[in-house]
Amino acid sequence: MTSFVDESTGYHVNSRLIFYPLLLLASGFWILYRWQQKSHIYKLGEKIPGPAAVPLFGNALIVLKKKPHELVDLGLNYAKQFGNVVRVWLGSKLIVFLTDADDVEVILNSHVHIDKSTEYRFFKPWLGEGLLISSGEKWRSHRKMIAPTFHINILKSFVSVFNQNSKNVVEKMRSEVGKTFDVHDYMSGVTVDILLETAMGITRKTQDESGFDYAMAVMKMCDIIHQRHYKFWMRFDAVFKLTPFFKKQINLLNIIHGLTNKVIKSKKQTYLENKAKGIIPLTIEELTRNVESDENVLANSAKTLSDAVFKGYRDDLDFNDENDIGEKKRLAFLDLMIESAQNGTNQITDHEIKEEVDTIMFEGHDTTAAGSSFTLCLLGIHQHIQDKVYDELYEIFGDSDRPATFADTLKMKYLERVILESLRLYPPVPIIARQLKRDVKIPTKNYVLPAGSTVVVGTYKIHRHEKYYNNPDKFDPDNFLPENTQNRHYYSYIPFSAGPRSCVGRKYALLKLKILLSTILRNYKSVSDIPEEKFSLQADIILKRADGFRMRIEPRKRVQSTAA
Ligand code: HEM
Repeated sequence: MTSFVDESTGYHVNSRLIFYPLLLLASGFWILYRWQQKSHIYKLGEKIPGPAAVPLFGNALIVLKKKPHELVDLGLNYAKQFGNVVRVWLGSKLIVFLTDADDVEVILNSHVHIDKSTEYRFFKPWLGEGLLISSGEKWRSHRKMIAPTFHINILKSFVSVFNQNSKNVVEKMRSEVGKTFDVHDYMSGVTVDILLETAMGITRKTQDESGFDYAMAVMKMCDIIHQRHYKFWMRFDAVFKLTPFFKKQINLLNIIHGLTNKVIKSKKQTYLENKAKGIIPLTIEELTRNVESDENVLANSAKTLSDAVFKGYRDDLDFNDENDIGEKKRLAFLDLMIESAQNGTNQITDHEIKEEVDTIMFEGHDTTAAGSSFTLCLLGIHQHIQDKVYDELYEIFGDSDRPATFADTLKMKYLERVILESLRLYPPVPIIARQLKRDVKIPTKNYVLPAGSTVVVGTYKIHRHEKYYNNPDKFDPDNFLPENTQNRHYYSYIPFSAGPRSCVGRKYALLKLKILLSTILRNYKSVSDIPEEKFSLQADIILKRADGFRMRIEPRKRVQSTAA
C-alpha cells in the first residue's frame, strides 16, 4: 500500500486507512444483498414484473426524486408498462400494486389479510388503536360494536343536522358569489361541524370556543399527516421530531384529545345522573329494531341505487331496516358508545371510546370534504349534467325552500349517480394498503404474494380500467344505471373499500353528500373554467387537487333549467 498527499491540507494519507474500511463496508453490503436475494420474500417478489431495481436500494431512488403529484403519473405508467400486478422494492421492503378486480377481491374479501400497512402508524398519536388502524381481536370486537351505530335508523335521525349545516354553508358561501374560490375550505368546515354534532353531540348552540378550536385542530392535523406521507424525510420519527411540525402536532393533539376527553367525561356524568333519576336512553338494539310499518314497506321498495351497487361487498352494513326512530331520539355515536359500555353490552373503556370518536372524526372529515368538492367542480365543468341534477331537484322540491327529508333523498336518483361517478373518477381514498401475514396466491398468473410484503390496492386505477368501464376517463353518471352495473365486477368499484374492513361510514357519507350537495345546488349554479385534464392530482392518503378546488358560484333562479 502506498501513501499520497492531500493537496488541500498537505498531509500524507495512508491509503490503507481508506481501503480496508471501504472493503469492509462493501463486503457487508454484498453479504446483506446475497442474504436478501436468498430470502423467501425476494424469491417470490422477483417473479412479479416491475421496474429494474438497484442492489440494496431497490426502486427507492426513483420514488424519492418524484414530487407528490408526479407519483400518480409514475404509478399509472408502471401499470401501463407492467400490467395489473406490479412490484416495487423500497430497499428490502416489497410493495405489490394490484389493479385487477379478481386479485383485489382475494385480498379485500379475506378475513385474514386485514392488517393495515406500516404507513398508517402516523395516525397513532392521534387515533391510537381506533378502528382504522387496529387489528386482531380488538378490531373485530370494536367493529362489531361500532357498525350498528351507523344503522340506517340512526342515520335518519341525523337528517335535520345535515340540513341545518348545509343551510349554514350556503349562507357562508354567499360572500363568494361571482368570485373564483377554493370550495374545499367550505366543504371541510361544514363537514367538521356536522361531525361534531353527529359523533360527539356538540351542536352549534352548545358549541363554545373549544368546538371551533377543535375543528381547526382536526383540519391542521390532517394536513400534518398528509405532509408526513409525501415529504419522505418526515416519515422518519427521529427527523419528524426535529421539525416544527412535531411541536405543532403536540399542541393540536392537546386540543383534540382535551375536548374529546372533556365531552366523554361530561356525557358519562349526565348518563349516570339520568340513570339515578330513572331516565335511561334507548339502546342501540332498541333504536335499530325493525318495526314493520307502512313507511318501512315504502322505503324498502324505494331502496337507494347504491344499495344495489354495493350488494356484492359482503360486509356487515345492513341494507334492509328502514324504521324511523324519530328526531327527538337522536343520539350521537358517542352517546351510543357510552350507553352500551354502561349497560354492559360492550366492554369498552373511556380511553377506547375516545380513540373511536377521534377515528370517526378523522375518517369522516377529509373523505367527504374531498368527495363533495370534486363533485361540485365536475358539475361546474359538465353543465348539461348539472342541469339534469337541478331538474331532478326541481321535480322534488319545486320552488320551495323546504329542507330535504329522508324520503326526498331516495328520489335523488340522478344526483346519486353523479356522486357515485365522482367517487369513481376521483376516489377520496385512492389506494388501500395491507400488510400480508401469510403467502397469498392471486388469480393473475397464479403469482404468490409473500408474507411480509405490502399489498397496495390501486382503487384509482381500477376505477379507470377499460376492462370494467367503456370510455373509462369520461365523467358519465350513466355508468351507474342499473343495466350498466348489474354485470360489472363488484370489486371494480371500491371507493369505500369492500369486505370485512370496508368503510363503516358509507351510508352516512352518501346520505350526507346527497343532502349537502342538493342544498347547495338548489341555491347556486357551480361553474368551473378548469377542465379535468388540467386537474393536478396529489398522491396522498386522501386524493386532492394540488391546484385547489377552484370554482365559481352563481345564484339560482328557482325554475327548471331546461325551461330556463
Ligand atoms: C366519501 C366518503 C368516504 C369515503 C370515500 C371513505 C372511504 C373509506 C375507505 C376506502 C376505507 C378503508 C380504508 C382502508 O382500508 O385503509 C374506510 C374506512 C373507514 N371509514 Fe370511511 N370513507 C368515507 C366516509 C366516512 C365517514 C363519513 C365515516 C364516519 C363518519 C367513515 C368512517 C370510517 C371508519 C371508522 C373506517 C375504518 C373501518 C375499519 O377498518 O373497520 N368513513 N373509509
